[in-house]
Amino acid sequence: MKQPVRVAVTGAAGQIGYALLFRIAAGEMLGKDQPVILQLLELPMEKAQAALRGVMMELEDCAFPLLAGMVGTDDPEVAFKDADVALLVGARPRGPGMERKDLLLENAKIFTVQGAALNKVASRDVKVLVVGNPANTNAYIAMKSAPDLKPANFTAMLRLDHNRALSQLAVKAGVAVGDIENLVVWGNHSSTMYPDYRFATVGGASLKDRIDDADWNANSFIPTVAKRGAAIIEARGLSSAASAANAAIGHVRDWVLGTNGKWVTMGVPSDGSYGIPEGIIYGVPVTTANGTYTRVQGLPIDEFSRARMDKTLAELEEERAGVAHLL
Ligand SMILES: NC(=O)C1=CN([C@@H]2O[C@H](COP(=O)(O)OP(=O)(O)OC[C@H]3O[C@@H](n4cnc5c(N)ncnc54)[C@H](O)[C@@H]3O)[C@@H](O)[C@H]2O)C=CC1
Ligand SMILES: O=C([O-])CC(=O)C(=O)O
Repeated sequence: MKQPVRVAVTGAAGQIGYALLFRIAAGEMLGKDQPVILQLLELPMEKAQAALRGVMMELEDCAFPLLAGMVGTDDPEVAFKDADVALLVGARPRGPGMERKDLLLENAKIFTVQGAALNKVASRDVKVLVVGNPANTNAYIAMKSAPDLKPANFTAMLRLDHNRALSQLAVKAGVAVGDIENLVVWGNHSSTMYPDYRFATVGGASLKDRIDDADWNANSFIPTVAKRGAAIIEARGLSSAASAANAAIGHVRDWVLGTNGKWVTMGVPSDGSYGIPEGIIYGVPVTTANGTYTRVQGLPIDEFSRARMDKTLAELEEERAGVAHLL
């Protein structure tokens, strides 16, 4: 039997938490042979703590063989103690008519506190995924608040955007979603993101050549993916939860277990490539192996792409300036 992995989840009693924890405990994130200890954080309010107790009772009632232990707490230093993986989900979601960056100041302070707590008590190799919005800038805040941890271990979730783009492409081209490779969503998890299918292939052949529709790309594909979160809020009255949880599981699973050369999109601190200033948390294509990710480098960036990549960068720089006083 393997040693249990400690997985911290914040906002554990929220809607994403409810769609996420049971799948982690079932082994869908770290493997069907990997025991886990769930370390669950919720707000220090009776309603949130009661809801968390209820979720933990349900986890118990599933009798998951891989669930080796559980901690429920309102103290980030308890939740993050020795954590190997930290999923930072807890934050306010947006409602109809809002942009994700409208949450910035309200949610930012959560990530200074949690970054500092991770810095103090988490495993020195903790893999952090920020889901709470605005995810890229919150990941930046957490990274800057944890100076003793490796910046590369702070990531933001663009996997939901990547998955959304895959599904749109599959429908348009009449191909199986699982057969599409080499897709990327550049930049911010916001309406400025740039889903880029120029390199995508199916069975080794170019998907862009197969679709061959610049008008669809600019006026349907890109805006549909970029505005999908808002469309879900409009339809459900609540933001995406099951698909967000699914994306978080995919992000961490691939980071830990590897992609076998397949590209996935992760929001990671820039190394300066593609003209993105170092440190900005930006969606890029990566492959993963042995618990580390490697950027796909050297892709050609045409004028159309440059303009979109610069626009989403400008928004991230604006968000960073907006939280500079907290760091
Ligand atoms: N990156 C992405 O692709 C996506 C991000 N999101 C974001 O994820 C976040 C969570 O969404 P939902 O689960 O739907 O929201 P929710 O409101 O259902 O749950 C959030 C939970 O976090 C808790 N919480 C708030 N502050 C906390 C703190 N400081 N420490 C611990 N727990 C705290 C709340 O009590 C609540 O139970 C939102 O910011 C949402 O916008 C949602 C979908 C996709
Ligand atoms: O749109 C939102 O606010 C929730 C989210 O991040 C998404 O569904 O992509």
